[in-house]
Amino acid sequence: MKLQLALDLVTIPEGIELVKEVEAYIDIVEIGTPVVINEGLRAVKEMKEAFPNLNVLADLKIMDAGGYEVMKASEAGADIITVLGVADDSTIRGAVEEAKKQGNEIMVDMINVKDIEARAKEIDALGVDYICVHSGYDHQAEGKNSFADLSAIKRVVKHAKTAIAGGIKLDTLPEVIQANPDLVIVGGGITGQQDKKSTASTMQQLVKQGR
Ligand SMILES: O=C([C@H](O)CO)[C@H](O)[C@H](O)COP(=O)(O)O
Repeated sequence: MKLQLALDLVTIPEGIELVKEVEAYIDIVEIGTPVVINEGLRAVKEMKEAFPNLNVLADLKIMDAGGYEVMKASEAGADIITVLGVADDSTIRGAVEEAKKQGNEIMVDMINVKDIEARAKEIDALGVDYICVHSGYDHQAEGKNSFADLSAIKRVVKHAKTAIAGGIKLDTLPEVIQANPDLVIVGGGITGQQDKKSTASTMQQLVKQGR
C-alpha cells in the first residue's frame, strides 16, 4: 500500500517547500486540479525537476481528448495522469494508449460515477492502471465519503490497482486501510496540519502496515 500527497491549494513554491518537509514519507506527489488550473503543466515540470525520485501525478481529470492531454502531461514529466470515470470509453482508451507509449500510468477518478460497481468493471477491462474512488470537495461539504465505494470496487476490479481519495485524515485512515486499497491519497489531512512532517510520518507507518 502506498501514500500519495495531494497538493491543491498552494502555489508552485509553496508546494515545493511542503514536499521538502514530507518527501521521506510519501510515494507519489499529486499536482492537484486547482494547481494545474492556476499554474498550468509548469507545476508538474517544476515538481518533477525538484524531486526526480518521486512519482508525480498530474490530476488533470481528463474528460475528452485523452491521448492528447496525456501526451502534454507526459512531456511535462508526469508519471501518472488522471482521467474521469464518467468520460467516454474512447477517451479512456486514448489515454491508456498514449500512457503506454510514454511509459506512464493512468488513474481513473470515479468522482460522480453513479453505478460505481458496473462502471469499475467496464473501466478495469480498458487496461487502466488505477481506479480511484473519490469524494471531492463538494461531496465532502455534504458529509459524504467514499469508504463504501472502495469496498464496492474491490469486489469487481481484477486488474487495476485501487485507490481512495477525499477528506482522509489521521483518524479515518485506519478504517480506509482495513479495506486494503493499493493507494491512499491525502491532501488536507497532511497539508492542513500544523505538524505536517509528523502527520505524514504517522500516516506512512499506518499505510506500511497495510499490504
Ligand atoms: O482531487 C481532489 C479534489 O477534487 C480537489 O482538486 C483532491 O486532491 C482530493 O480530494 C484529495 O484531497 P483531500 O480531499 O483534501 O484529502
